[in-house]
Amino acid sequence: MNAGLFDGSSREHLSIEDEVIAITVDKLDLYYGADRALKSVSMKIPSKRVTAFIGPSGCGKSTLLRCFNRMNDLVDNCRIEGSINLHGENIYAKGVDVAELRRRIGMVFQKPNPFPKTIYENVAYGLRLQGVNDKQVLDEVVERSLKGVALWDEVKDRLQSNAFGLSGGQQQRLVIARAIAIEPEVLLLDEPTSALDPISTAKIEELIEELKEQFTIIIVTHNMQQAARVSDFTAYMYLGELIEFSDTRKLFVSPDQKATEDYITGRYG
Ligand SMILES: Nc1ncnc2c1ncn2[C@@H]1O[C@H](COP(=O)(O)OP(=O)(O)OP(=O)(O)O)[C@@H](O)[C@H]1O
Repeated sequence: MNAGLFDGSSREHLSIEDEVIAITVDKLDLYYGADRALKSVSMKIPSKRVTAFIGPSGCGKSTLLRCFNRMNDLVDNCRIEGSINLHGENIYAKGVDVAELRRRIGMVFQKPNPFPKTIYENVAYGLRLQGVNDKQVLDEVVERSLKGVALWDEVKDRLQSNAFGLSGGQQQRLVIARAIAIEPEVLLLDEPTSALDPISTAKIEELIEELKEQFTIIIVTHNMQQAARVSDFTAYMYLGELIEFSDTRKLFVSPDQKATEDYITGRYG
């Protein structure tokens, strides 16, 4: 038992069986050369919920996350077997438009990575790539996206300033605004707060809670308290295997697997 980590006692109990499923992972194996980094991983990711991936360093959390928008395609010697379906379509099928897939599945990294452009152009970037140049449309999307990440009031008077002038926490919210501006279906967050101070972290966590009304969110975090705070479902991974996947409350309060309990109570390692 580890009720201490989980203070969301008022949160509803969820069952994956009752959820609309956004992504289905089926017997996924991933190899880096001869090394098998993911081992027959199967899981269902619910739509418009927050799913957290936790587990010790090197267990494959980021590797699995990167499979969802085929970022691993960019890694030499990386090979996958099995399938990943996004709303029923295999994203690894022949002929899939990877650029379009990445439009539908946005990603935010550990270190904020704004482009060397103005705040406005960072948010407008994805739309401009799609050929949208109508100023009124762009203005509306920029404002809506910046409001969506609670950054509008802080930057509305300096939209034409360089994004590098923002603080780290503001930059991370800007990057999330850039990701949501093109209305993806899924947002992948790879340790989005690990480079941030506690106040910025709290802001991003609040934001995640709000964004899940619109987007399916998957977050990799090495911070178990964060997983307990922000996620609805949690996957515990170890050495490339999915050990347990369940409602976050259950996983933290009464996990089925002894290995999960050892990890969340700090007895691992
Ligand atoms: N590009 C790569 N080439 C070869 N091996 C890799 C590559 N990326 C990751 N790996 C290996 O795959 C395994 C899983 O790594 P991954 O980064 O997915 O783990 P993680 O759980 O996200 O770890 P961390 O919490 O430390 O970020 C590790 O053994 C790692 O060394």
